[in-house]
Amino acid sequence: MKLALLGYGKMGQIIERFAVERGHEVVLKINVDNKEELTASNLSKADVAIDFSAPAAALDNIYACFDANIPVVVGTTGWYGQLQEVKNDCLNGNHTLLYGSNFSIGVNLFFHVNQVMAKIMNNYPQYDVQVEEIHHTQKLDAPSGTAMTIAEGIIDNLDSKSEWVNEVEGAEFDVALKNEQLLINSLRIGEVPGTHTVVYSSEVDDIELKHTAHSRAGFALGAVVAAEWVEHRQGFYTIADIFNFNK
Ligand SMILES: NC(=O)C1=CN([C@@H]2O[C@H](COP(=O)(O)OP(=O)(O)OC[C@H]3O[C@@H](n4cnc5c(N)ncnc54)[C@H](OP(=O)(O)O)[C@@H]3O)[C@@H](O)[C@H]2O)C=CC1
Ligand SMILES: O=C(O)C1=N[C@H](C(=O)O)C[C@H](O)C1
Repeated sequence: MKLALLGYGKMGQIIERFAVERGHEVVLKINVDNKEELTASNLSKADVAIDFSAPAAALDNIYACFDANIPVVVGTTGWYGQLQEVKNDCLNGNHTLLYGSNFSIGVNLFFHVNQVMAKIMNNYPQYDVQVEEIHHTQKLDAPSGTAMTIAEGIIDNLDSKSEWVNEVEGAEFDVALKNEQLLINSLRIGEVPGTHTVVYSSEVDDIELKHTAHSRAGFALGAVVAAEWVEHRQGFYTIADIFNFNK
């Protein structure tokens, strides 16, 4: 498979290593300093594009792939406010897009366990729940896309929660939480690749579900596997479509 990497930073460089290991060829690498090379002609040299750029860049990159009519795997987070519009345009234009807030198999297992646990906890109202995410200090968006997915998994399954609110550690936060609000606490520390924790707390104990990425390798391998999966498909997909944990 020929790949175009839109965003060649921390993730793009690791994705390249896994792609080459799996016998693929990277034919285009785009960063800020060569954005002018993001043309339909150049993109058409690739079978699939993989976008790990920046929240402000994702939409332009996605629509460039639609215009070039090549499938795009989107790992970039921080653009999900436009998700429904992008989905409509993808389906109406017979394009192909697969997105995921987190491409590691461990986090996708965690997403599934999180949903099952939230449903069970409807029977135990003595517990309240919060989400915490920790990332490196270079991260541009908060909360993480992964934390948003976790929070949505809780809201969809736990009757007592209907919306999430974000507190970035160190930033001003004088909101009095309502019972129906789910707090996502964001911390930015050093070079942390990504740690996510769901805590159910009662007066007598805490129950913690935790995922700790040791490096970016799981994210990068998952992105390459997603590109392999989506190469000959058409439509709008999420990383969850690749895994089936209900066996
Ligand atoms: N879904 C998942 O599993 C994961 C998602 N992510 C997400 O991926 C994104 C990138 O993360 P990461 O690689 O760590 O970030 P980096 O900042 O290390 O890399 C991003 C790269 O994108 C480039 N870039 C910025 N704007 C544009 C643009 N308009 N067109 C093309 N390239 C551009 C930057 O170029 P330059 O260097 O020139 O500024 C930079 O090299 C983030 O949104 C992050 O949340 C990260 C890990 C896993
Ligand atoms: O910016 C990062 O590094 C990461 N971002 C993703 C997110 O926003 O969830 C995935 C992973 O946690 C690393």
